[in-house]
Amino acid sequence: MSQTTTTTESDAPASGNQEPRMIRIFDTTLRDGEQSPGASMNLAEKLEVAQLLESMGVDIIEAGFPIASPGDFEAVKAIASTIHQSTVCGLARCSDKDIDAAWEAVKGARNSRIHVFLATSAIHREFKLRMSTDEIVERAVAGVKRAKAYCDDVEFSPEDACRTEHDFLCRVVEAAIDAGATTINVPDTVGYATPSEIFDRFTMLRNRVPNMDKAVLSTHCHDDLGMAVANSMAAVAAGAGQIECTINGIGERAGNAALEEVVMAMKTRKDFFNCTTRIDSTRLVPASRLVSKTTGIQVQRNKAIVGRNAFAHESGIHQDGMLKERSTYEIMSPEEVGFSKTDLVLGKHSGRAALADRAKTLGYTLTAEQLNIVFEQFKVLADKKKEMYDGDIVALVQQQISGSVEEQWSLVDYVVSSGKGRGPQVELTLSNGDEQFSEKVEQGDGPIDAAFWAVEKITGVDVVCKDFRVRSATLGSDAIGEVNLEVDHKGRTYRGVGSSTDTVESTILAMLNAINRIIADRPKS
Ligand SMILES: CC(=O)SCCNC(=O)CCNC(=O)[C@H](O)C(C)(C)COP(=O)(O)OP(=O)(O)OC[C@H]1O[C@@H](n2cnc3c(N)ncnc32)[C@H](O)[C@@H]1OP(=O)(O)O
Ligand SMILES: CC(C)C(=O)C(=O)O
Repeated sequence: MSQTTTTTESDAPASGNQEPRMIRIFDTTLRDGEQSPGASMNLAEKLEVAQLLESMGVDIIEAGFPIASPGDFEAVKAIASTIHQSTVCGLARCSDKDIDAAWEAVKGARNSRIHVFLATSAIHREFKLRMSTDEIVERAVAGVKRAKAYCDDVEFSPEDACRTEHDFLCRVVEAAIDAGATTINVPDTVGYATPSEIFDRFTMLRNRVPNMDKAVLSTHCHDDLGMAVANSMAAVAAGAGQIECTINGIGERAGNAALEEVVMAMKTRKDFFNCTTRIDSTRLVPASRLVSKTTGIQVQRNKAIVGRNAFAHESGIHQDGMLKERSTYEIMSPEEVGFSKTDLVLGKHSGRAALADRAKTLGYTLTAEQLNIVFEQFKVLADKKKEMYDGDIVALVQQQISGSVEEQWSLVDYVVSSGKGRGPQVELTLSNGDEQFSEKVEQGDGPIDAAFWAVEKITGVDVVCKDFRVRSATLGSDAIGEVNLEVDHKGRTYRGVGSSTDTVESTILAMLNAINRIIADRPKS
């Protein structure tokens, strides 16, 4: 016979002057989470997830619904024999064969729990179960008693509790506790309730069910209206001592309350909830990544706590604030949840402070003047690209540093066309001082070759190309192409660098960079 903690330390309502209440985290990633379409996990994957859940401090792992399939049964059994710290729980309907299978599967665990459920709402009673209220109470009591004969730790869930009439819900809950249930879970099965309704319902149960203090009150919220986490926290504020949740919030339909969000809500707003958990929050990101990899369900970038953008700042005003004092825009630290650091993402909304900071990290200290020039080019490039990578910054800064020769010739505009069976055509306009010069060139092996000819024709500087390299300076399909070239002019070698999201433009810029060097090298008359 196994036991989990049965103290009721978590049942008292939150109060500013009391010790923080310990809230039990009941993870159902492997049961309700696996009910997400397409999220099925094999035995090895479930074991890996269970081990991670245990190592991060989850109190109860709902490992599966053993009657569902032989595979589910074997997985729960294997988890039960592997997990030693967390309680291992198996789900069962109020039916003998379900409860027997659940016990067979979880009995090998050091701490086992059987979770029996039966819907109580009028809709479920009438249309799904086709049972009267008396039959529901009878079946619930019989289910809890059968489970209790196997295991001290029995959880009972009146499914669809949040749409159940108050009087009837109180009646079922009281009967289930009398029959031996040690945890009463009050699910918002269809994600219909609002936070204030949840608060009132939990308060009502605490006030009206006479034996409520003999069981831990638990919350299990679905996210159909996007309120699962808010509802779970409202339940905690009303005295719930256990939260049922899943990693990344996966689960039936729109999913369940996300474990990482409820844990961090309690940690970050301890001042408000006065609650704590046993979860090692630095494992939240690794857990999120493992579950995402295992189920194939990607985490949205803006997902709270574990999404890629959760600690990423792109706006200049925010980045400036962050560089001055991180608490201006961060209420948690990325390290606290398992990210290595805050990400100041450079993009079209960034400002000089963040650009200078990144350049410095990349090894370049820019003068105020250089920074202004790079910043202008950065904004032009950022308008073309979705994201700026370090390579983009290096390319821009290098161009500024190596391009600090006086610019005689600069690019105004170009139009290029080429195609199968058609020679390349380049129309190029360059400026020199206040004047502009245009040429149309229809020669060369391709558009890049034609661009070379056009630059030579306008500037009147003949060069022989000795080396020409294009490399992707950045990642992504909108990456910068950097052209590095070496040209020979009258027996001397000159280098040119140009970068743009368009390779022809990079080539023209690199050519002009080399030609401006050649001109700068000429003896002044
Ligand atoms: C809110 C929740 O998330 S509950 C958990 C939901 N998860 C799952 O259903 C996943 C696993 N389920 C399964 O593999 C299958 O549904 C099984 C093996 C459990 C049952 O399969 P079947 O025997 O073919 O039944 P089926 O799924 O078609 O219908 C469910 C039956 O259980 C009954 N039932 C539903 N809930 C309960 C309950 N808590 N206690 C007793 N009976 C119940 C239904 O009334 C229905 O009975 P009926 O066939 O007499 O009308
Ligand atoms: C089995 C119960 C707890 C459930 O998953 C629900 O009601 O959503």
